[in-house]
Amino acid sequence: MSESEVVVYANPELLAAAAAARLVTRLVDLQAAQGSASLVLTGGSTGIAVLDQLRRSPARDAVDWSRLDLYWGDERFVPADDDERNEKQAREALLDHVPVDPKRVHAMAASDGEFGDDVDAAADAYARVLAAHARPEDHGDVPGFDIMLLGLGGEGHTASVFPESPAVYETERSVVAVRNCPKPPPTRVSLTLPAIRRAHDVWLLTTGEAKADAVALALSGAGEVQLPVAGARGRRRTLWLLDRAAAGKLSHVYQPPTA
Ligand SMILES: O=C1O[C@H](COP(=O)(O)O)[C@@H](O)[C@H](O)[C@H]1O
Repeated sequence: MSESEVVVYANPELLAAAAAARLVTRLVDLQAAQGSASLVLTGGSTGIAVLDQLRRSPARDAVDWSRLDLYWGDERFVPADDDERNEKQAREALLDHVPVDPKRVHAMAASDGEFGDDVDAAADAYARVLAAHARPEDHGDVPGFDIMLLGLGGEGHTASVFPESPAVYETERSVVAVRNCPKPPPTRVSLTLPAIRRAHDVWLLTTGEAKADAVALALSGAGEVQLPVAGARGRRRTLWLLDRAAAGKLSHVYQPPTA
């Protein structure tokens, strides 16, 4: 697994714009090198702000959206038209505005979808989607995602893997149903930490003082049971993209001047 790298931006707006630019560059490079790319999206304020910035950027047209496989790291198990749904927010922020191939947009089921309110069936179905897209070189049932975007909570959750919850102890399954989440909505579907660690690059995006303790603990060797985000690592790269407030409890990282 890769060591963590940290980049701090002066404010949340700069972080979102710079992460969007970084995403364009990386996706274009990947498509040039291997023909297509895969990207795992996150919910949460910072992840959606990055997609919003991407939509506004003229450089977005450099990406061949038709040759991009899109997945989600977690989903709130609510009806498809619920504003809380990560997929709905991502579509409104970006996906409805770029020519993605619908067959390559791999969303998790909604609670009014084909599995009804059976969240276990929804999780199992997504595990099958991942397995169907894994290649021989991935050595398992999860694709080697090129880039995975993740957010985090102040208590240390990432995707929908919460501290001390059953999901954080999962070692076999790639996707699990999550119930009784401390953060609403309470029922979710999430990739597990072993599935997250199949990604080549993991980018952890967060802003705000409320995340500063979790960031500092994760970067100082906290255990993943108490702080799941500490277990989110990419095989090639683990990149933390923070604003000054989220990085406020880190010493020895470069802090940019206030913009
Ligand atoms: O509920 C969720 O929250 C986290 C973080 O969200 P934020 O708004 O505090 O940045 C996110 O990573 C996750 O995907 C989402 O479902």
